[in-house]
Amino acid sequence: MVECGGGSTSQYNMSNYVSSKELTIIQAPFCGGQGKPGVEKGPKYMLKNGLQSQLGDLGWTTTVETPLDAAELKLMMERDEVTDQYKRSKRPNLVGDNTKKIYHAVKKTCSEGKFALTLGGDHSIAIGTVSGALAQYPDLGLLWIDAHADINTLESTNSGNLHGCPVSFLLGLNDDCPESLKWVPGDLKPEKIAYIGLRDVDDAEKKIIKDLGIKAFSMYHVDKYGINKVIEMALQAVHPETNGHGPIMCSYDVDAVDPLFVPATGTPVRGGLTLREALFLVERLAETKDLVALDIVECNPDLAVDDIHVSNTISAGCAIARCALGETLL
Ligand SMILES: NC(=[NH2+])NCCC[C@H](N)C(=O)O
Ligand SMILES: [Mn+2]
Ligand SMILES: [Mn+2]
Repeated sequence: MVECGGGSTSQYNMSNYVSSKELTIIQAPFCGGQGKPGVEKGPKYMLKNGLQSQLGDLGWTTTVETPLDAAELKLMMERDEVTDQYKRSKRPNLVGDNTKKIYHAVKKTCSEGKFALTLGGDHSIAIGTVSGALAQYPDLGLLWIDAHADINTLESTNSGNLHGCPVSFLLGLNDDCPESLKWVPGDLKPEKIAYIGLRDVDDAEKKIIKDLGIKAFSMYHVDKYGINKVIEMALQAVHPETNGHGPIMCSYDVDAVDPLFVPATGTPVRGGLTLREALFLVERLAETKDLVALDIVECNPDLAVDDIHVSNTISAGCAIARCALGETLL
């Protein structure tokens, strides 16, 4: 059956969870979860591109929050490079302290009945964002949109980059971890996650996904079933008892999108989502009215070869936010 929008715009103004089109943009200019400087510039670039007023045009009242201290972060990145290590992981204390601040910002936003839009930063920030949303919505379903699974543990990571590990922390798979990461509740259930867009998953990660029975839709599945069907299956997977309905958070790594459209990112992998698939995905989530929080991570303007690469990447990031917040459904 083909669904179409209702006559009035107000139909899409109502969310099942967010009380009054209010949202907080949480800036998370954090790069300590990986080694390439520049990803901390994501929030600034997206805001400079006009994101706040664009969301205002869609009827959202927005406030901007900055829970991290950029100057302090810069100092710590330099200082902690060598001393801040645990097992194979790099900068666990920096990641632990900063994700905790992000956690409190997202938790507060959600508890006020507002939509939490977090702009990264690298993907390690999702340790904070997802934990924050989960504190308010215990039956939260998490859609992880990414070329990568980001489910390495402190034991399994080859790179030592914690942006490759946030899901393992959310699931509580790192019992033995530094004090600074012990705040993470780690109470997300494996059956509440679905991946979309995977195409570069480490062997150890494949084993974890298989052992825990996590639903993973790779690019193979996107090609085989089409993006619409994949989204339906993902929603069903995380909310099976309520026919796919229930609070949803989307943690969107822009490297899920093909580097043809999003070139300025730290770990690009060819063969990704087309720009339309990438936007349809969030348009469909907006249509469910169940979306309560969104992360947009891994835009790194410093990795662009020219200005077109910067503007393609940043405008794709902003378009993902707008589509998730109702732009194309009006
Ligand atoms: N958020 C990302 N871009 N993650 C890339 C992770 C790559 C690799 N699996 C690692 O553990 O290092
Ligand atoms: Mn990725
Ligand atoms: Mn990622």
